[in-house]
Amino acid sequence: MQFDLSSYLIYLFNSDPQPGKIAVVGGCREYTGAPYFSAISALKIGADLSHVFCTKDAAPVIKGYSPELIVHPILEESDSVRDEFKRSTLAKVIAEIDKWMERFDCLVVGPGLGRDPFLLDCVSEIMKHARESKVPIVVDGDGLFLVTNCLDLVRDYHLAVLTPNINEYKRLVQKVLNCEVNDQEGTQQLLSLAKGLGGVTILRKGESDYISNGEEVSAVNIFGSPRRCGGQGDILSGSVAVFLSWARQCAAEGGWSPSPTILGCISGSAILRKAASLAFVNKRRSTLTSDIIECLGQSLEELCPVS
Ligand SMILES: NC(=O)C1=CN([C@@H]2O[C@H](COP(=O)(O)OP(=O)(O)OC[C@H]3O[C@@H](n4cnc5c(N)ncnc54)[C@H](OP(=O)(O)O)[C@@H]3O)[C@@H](O)[C@H]2O)[C@@H](O)CC1
Ligand SMILES: Nc1ncnc2c1ncn2[C@@H]1O[C@H](COP(=O)(O)OP(=O)(O)OP(=O)(O)O)[C@@H](O)[C@H]1O
Ligand SMILES: [Mg+2]
Repeated sequence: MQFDLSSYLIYLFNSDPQPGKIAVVGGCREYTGAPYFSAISALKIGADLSHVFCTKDAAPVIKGYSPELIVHPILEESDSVRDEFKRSTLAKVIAEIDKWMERFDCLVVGPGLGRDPFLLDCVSEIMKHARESKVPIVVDGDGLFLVTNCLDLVRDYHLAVLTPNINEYKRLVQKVLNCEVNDQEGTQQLLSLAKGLGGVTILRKGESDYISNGEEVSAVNIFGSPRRCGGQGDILSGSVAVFLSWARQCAAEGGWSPSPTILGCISGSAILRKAASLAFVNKRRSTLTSDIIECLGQSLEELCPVS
């Protein structure tokens, strides 16, 4: 599909979107970097507030990385809650996040979430509440592990975006289409996958990023970086969340096609890939995710200069 990203970004910024509030649900004992990368990227790109909902032990670590993030230590893992308290704990988690839900413009579910069963039960409920409140959800990392095992969490939800990497995509294809990934028929298979989930938008990450909602397929192949350091997918999730919430505002004010979820994915992917290529110019083989985050501002400026 032909799409002029530059014209779209100029239109988008001229329409002066509200900055937006993003919430990342992720961060556990093992992983604190991933939710930080996602949430701080959302802020650097233009969100005015970025929240992180994580486990109690991850919270002080994430707060320590940045005073800019609002961190809620509300999630619990199985071994910290006795069986008889699980129901009441789940109710408390939901009550806590519900206080904020209506204020969020987008939720990112999964960066560094881990795979603890009780924690994932709580996150399933959070996703159901987000859906009821019509809050868009970007699902990445362990959020995709959860969704692949319970497809109904996103099925038919047009405000859901899945951002699978190569492994996560393989698991989704096996589960939804009952077959293996076929790169000869890559475009058709991506369309079928998105359609099979009832019109959810899928951003398949790789050397080029491919995006589909079951009706059309877009590709983003702006030159990125040959350096594969862990965490680039996390930047992408925060970036897509911000651009998706902005695209929704534009759609409400008259619009631009394609759909807001696709516009969010195209813009988010382009900004990340450009930032990765800028970071690689400076840092070469030692490029880290934090170097790419430092280049998000320059990337935005090069793709859409402030007039
Ligand atoms: N700095 C940070 O904090 C970063 C943290 N990150 C976070 O890491 C998490 C995983 O993301 P990833 O990208 O490594 O997942 P992916 O490529 O599917 O798996 C690779 C292989 O590992 C395995 N495996 C994974 N998790 C497992 C588990 N809990 N228990 C057992 N096996 C597990 C998996 O096995 P499989 O499930 O396929 O059998 C596959 O073979 C996710 O939360 C992400 O956000 C990243 O964003 C990077 C920066
Ligand atoms: N081979 C590649 N060449 C260039 N860019 C790539 C390549 N693979 C992935 N990317 C880009 O990096 C971004 C993150 O994709 P990646 O596959 O690394 O995600 P991930 O494994 O989920 O990352 P993370 O380590 O954060 O979990 C995507 O936007 C994609 O465009
Ligand atoms: Mg990932």
